[in-house]
Amino acid sequence: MDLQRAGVRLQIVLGHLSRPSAPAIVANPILGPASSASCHPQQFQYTLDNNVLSLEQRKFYEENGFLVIKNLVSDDDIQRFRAEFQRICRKEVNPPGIIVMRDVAIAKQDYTLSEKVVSKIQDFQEDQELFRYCTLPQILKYVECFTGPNIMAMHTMLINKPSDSGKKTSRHPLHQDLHYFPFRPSDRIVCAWTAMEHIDRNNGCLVVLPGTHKGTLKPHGYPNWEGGINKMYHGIQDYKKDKNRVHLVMKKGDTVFFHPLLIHGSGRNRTQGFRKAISCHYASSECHYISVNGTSQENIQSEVKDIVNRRFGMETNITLEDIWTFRGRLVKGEKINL
Ligand SMILES: CCCCCCCCCC(=O)SCCNC(=O)CCNC(=O)[C@H](O)C(C)(C)COP(=O)(O)OP(=O)(O)OC[C@H]1O[C@@H](n2cnc3c(N)ncnc32)[C@H](O)[C@@H]1OP(=O)(O)O
Ligand SMILES: Nc1ncnc2c1ncn2[C@@H]1O[C@H](COP(=O)(O)OP(=O)(O)OP(=O)(O)O)[C@@H](O)[C@H]1O
Ligand SMILES: O=C(O)CCC(=O)C(=O)O
Ligand SMILES: [Fe+2]
Ligand SMILES: [Mg+2]
Repeated sequence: MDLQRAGVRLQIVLGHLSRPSAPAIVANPILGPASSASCHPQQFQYTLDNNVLSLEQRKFYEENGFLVIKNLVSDDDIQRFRAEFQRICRKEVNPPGIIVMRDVAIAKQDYTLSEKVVSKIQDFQEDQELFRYCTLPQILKYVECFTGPNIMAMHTMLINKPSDSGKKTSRHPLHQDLHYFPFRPSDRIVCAWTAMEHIDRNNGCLVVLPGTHKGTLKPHGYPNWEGGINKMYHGIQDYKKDKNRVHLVMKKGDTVFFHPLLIHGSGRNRTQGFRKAISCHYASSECHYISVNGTSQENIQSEVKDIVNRRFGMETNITLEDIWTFRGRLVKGEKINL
């Protein structure tokens, strides 16, 4: 077998998405490994060959479906994101496409413009200052280990988890992010989530079920929570309480990278303050759109379409694919399918 064919075969084994014509960045079995972390490429499915992750980090992600990198984003950058978030809450800037969401516990009350009523902003891809987060080289360096070199920022959020009102609506039920995504393959999608302050169980840290990224996408729906549930906060319906949950305690600037099938959520915020995190979901531009008709994702598809139609004030023929195509932004490499 010639070298190029050997490379292509390995790419298939790895689930790597590069086209045969593109140079293969995989360990070459004849010339030796590309890096110390890639001695046994065939055993890896969720990470690509690279010289960024240590073998230990790589194995951790493969086994657990997440990886925390400490101190990845500087205090200065976090301060800038915080300041821009406040400007958006005060409506001093209003970037196109942005969604500002209030907690369901106060959604029907009078409110003033301040960060004290905003639980989350989404779709900040047109806000230069916040979108800088998605392009930080130290984040993209890690993202590439999961997506490969052609990287799209598909979904952006700044979460400002409010102090719980007593109704436990500040919780985010356990879910898999892939439920929201009409593109595949899932192994070439990753979320980067950065703590904007110290986050632990008191203010509602991320909770993960390690290893669940090896399973399949589960059906999601609204949990039957007495106090109410935020719009589109679907949860896994057959959640078993005895599953081994891990609470991720993170310092300001620490960043967790996680697989879109990893089951995760967050607990209630018992403090008086707001708990802030900024995140971006990335995908390889070589991923492709799928139709979710006839799948468990149909329910979220119709909710998303309803919201879009409400925003336009009429029924539209806009598809889920159109919505994602419209929001996705290339941050590195070449735009291919998405
Ligand atoms: C595009 C696909 C999204 C991809 C997600 C990627 C994976 C990440 C996983 C998640 O983050 S899951 C949670 C994602 N959540 C969202 O995407 C919700 C985004 N938020 C919105 O679309 C709007 O904020 C919302 C429709 C909830 C409110 O719209 P408006 O800003 O126009 O608020 P308005 O004050 O006009 O309220 C309209 C109605 O919504 C209600 N409402 C407002 N905030 C709410 C809330 N937080 N929960 C439930 N209902 C809410 C409000 O009471 C009111 O009800 P009524 O019509 O019955 O009067
Ligand atoms: N009984 C439950 N059923 C389903 N999901 C739950 C249940 N309790 C908590 N969760 C979910 O588990 C995740 C972590 O919650 P966690 O237990 O850390 O927070 P909490 O219940 O708010 O606070 P605490 O347990 O510290 O009192 C969240 O996604 C939360 O929504
Ligand atoms: O910040 C959190 O509470 C988790 C949010 C989350 O998992 C999501 O929005 O998909
Ligand atoms: Fe999530
Ligand atoms: Mg609990």
